[in-house]
Amino acid sequence: MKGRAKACGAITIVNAIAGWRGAALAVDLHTTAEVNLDSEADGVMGDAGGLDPTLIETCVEKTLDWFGYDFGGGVKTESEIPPSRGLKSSSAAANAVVLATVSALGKVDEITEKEVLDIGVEAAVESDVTITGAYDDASASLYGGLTITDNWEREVLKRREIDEEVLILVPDKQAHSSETNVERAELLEPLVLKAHEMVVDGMLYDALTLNGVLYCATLGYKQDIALDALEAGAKAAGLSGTGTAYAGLVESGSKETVKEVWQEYGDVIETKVDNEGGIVL
Ligand SMILES: Nc1ncnc2c1ncn2[C@@H]1O[C@H](COP(=O)(O)OP(=O)(O)O)[C@@H](O)[C@H]1O
Ligand SMILES: O=C(O)C1=C[C@@H](OP(=O)(O)O)[C@@H](O)[C@H](O)C1
Repeated sequence: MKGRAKACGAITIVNAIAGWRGAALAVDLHTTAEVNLDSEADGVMGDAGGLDPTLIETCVEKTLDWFGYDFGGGVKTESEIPPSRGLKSSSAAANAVVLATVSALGKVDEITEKEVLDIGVEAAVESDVTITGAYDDASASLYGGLTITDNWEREVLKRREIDEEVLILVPDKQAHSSETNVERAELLEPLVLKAHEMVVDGMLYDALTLNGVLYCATLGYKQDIALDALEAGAKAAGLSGTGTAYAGLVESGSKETVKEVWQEYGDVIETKVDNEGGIVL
């Protein structure tokens, strides 16, 4: 029994670590998963391309448990999402693997998108790759577009299709979300919740930029990187997740200028919003 699926990376609009309310925007960077199941095999072996396979092995196991199967097998992921930069590589991997496992079982019509989402989030929590369950990241990765969430209730409050071009600055340095100084981030919780109110009210650009200012301040990242992008004409720019990546929303007329400014700091990915989300292949 074999299944394949893909899911999206995403950028942060509002980081939920302070306040447990978030918002994320899916981008056209994907993780693809292939799952092979064997009813006679014991255990699940994962190949995460050199990354810790615990998350994806847990995703297969939890999906099999959800349907009541005691199968074994293998799971392999391939990704164009730089890991541990705040680009939701963990959410994309979880969603792609759960979808691929469902497909391998031939059960695509017997599970809802929310049930797929919740299995992946549970696996991420159990695998210690998230602080709040990252429901914003996971829902954007699976549904596509913009998702605005309550991570405490694991509820999507709003979804919207968005048409934006995106630049992502990807420094070499990694930052593992689970190692974030949460107490420090929570110092500005009231202001982060204001940023969340802004995205709920449709102020996407201001929410992204304000969120970036707040988390650069508490997590110790450079404010200038985002300000340089804004000075070069970006509509919004800010830290993505717990970093180390920065994301900018740009018009085609200023994209090259912003890209040149950010190339002084590291590699820059040109992409766009993905409104399709995760799919079975
Ligand atoms: N392509 C992948 N395949 C399997 N697991 C992955 C993949 N990408 C990320 N992960 C898992 O997610 C972890 C990174 O999580 P995290 O630091 O939160 O990064 P991000 O900010 O990109 O979500 C990795 O250590 C690994 O366990
Ligand atoms: O672990 C978590 O609960 C979260 C991690 C952050 O994303 P990254 O994992 O991309 O840093 C953040 O943006 C998200 O709202 C919640």
